[in-house]
Amino acid sequence: MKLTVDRLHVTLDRNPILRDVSLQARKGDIVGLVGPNGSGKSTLLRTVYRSLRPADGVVRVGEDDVWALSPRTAARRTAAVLQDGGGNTTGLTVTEIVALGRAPHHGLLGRDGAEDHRAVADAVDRCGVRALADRDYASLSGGERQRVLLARALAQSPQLLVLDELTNHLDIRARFELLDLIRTTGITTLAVLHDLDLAARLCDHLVVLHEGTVVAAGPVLDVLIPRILGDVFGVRARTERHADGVIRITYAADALADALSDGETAADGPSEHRDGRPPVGR
Ligand SMILES: Nc1ncnc2c1ncn2[C@@H]1O[C@H](COP(=O)(O)OP(=O)(O)OP(=O)(O)O)[C@@H](O)[C@H]1O
Repeated sequence: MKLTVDRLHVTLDRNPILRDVSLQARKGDIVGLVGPNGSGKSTLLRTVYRSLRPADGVVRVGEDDVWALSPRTAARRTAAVLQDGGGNTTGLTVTEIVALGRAPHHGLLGRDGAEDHRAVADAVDRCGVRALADRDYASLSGGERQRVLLARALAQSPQLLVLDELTNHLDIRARFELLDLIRTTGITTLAVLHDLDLAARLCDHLVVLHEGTVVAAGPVLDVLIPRILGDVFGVRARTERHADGVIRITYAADALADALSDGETAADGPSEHRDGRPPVGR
């Protein structure tokens, strides 16, 4: 399902946190949300998965305003993997945690059926946590927990996946495995990523948030240009597609961009390679 965020304004404790934020993800797109600490990424995710009501603007999953849907219908459409983990997980095994993802699909009796068992088993296998299935969730390492939380989200059979720093506990191989897994699901995904190289590898499009507003949006090579890397992230760097097809960011030896003078661009050289797709965001 497509995701449309239209002119969103979010206020927390009377402070404007997001201002006039718009973005779109087409069905099956993976859109990366990047920006410095405190730029509003998590706040935007919370608004998208309906845990935070905006002061103004609308979030549509498919054609529907998420606040016009029942919580249950909204939960069938959108699954989130968040930084603060799994909610109340006391005493639960890995399988029980993953099975929680089926809750929005249960009937009034709340019993698991064959389809629920299938969805849980499939998610456990895809996320590589079969060997942990009977372990107490609390006993797992940070990286193992993240895999389990992704399995819970996939068991939910969502049409939109919202990920907040999914890879931050993962070793390098596990990062690549998880990125591959997300790609193969085909689920529309909005993912906050601090690692710009990973964002460039995973995402079809990026949206850059800075001080609560969208300052750039579009294909990776159009967005991670020296000016944005310098002005928003404060680093001197350039982004290129290498001969193997992978987009990589090269940071200058003196990577801190504080010394940039007016008109100077961080790390010389052109970086844009347009792929002809329409930009997202506004
Ligand atoms: N309840 C609140 N009241 C006032 N300000 C808040 C509240 N919650 C968050 N903020 C502020 O909103 C801003 C955006 O926070 P948010 O967590 O969305 O940023 P972020 O981009 O996800 O940051 P990070 O990369 O550090 O995780 C921050 O300046 C934060 O201090």
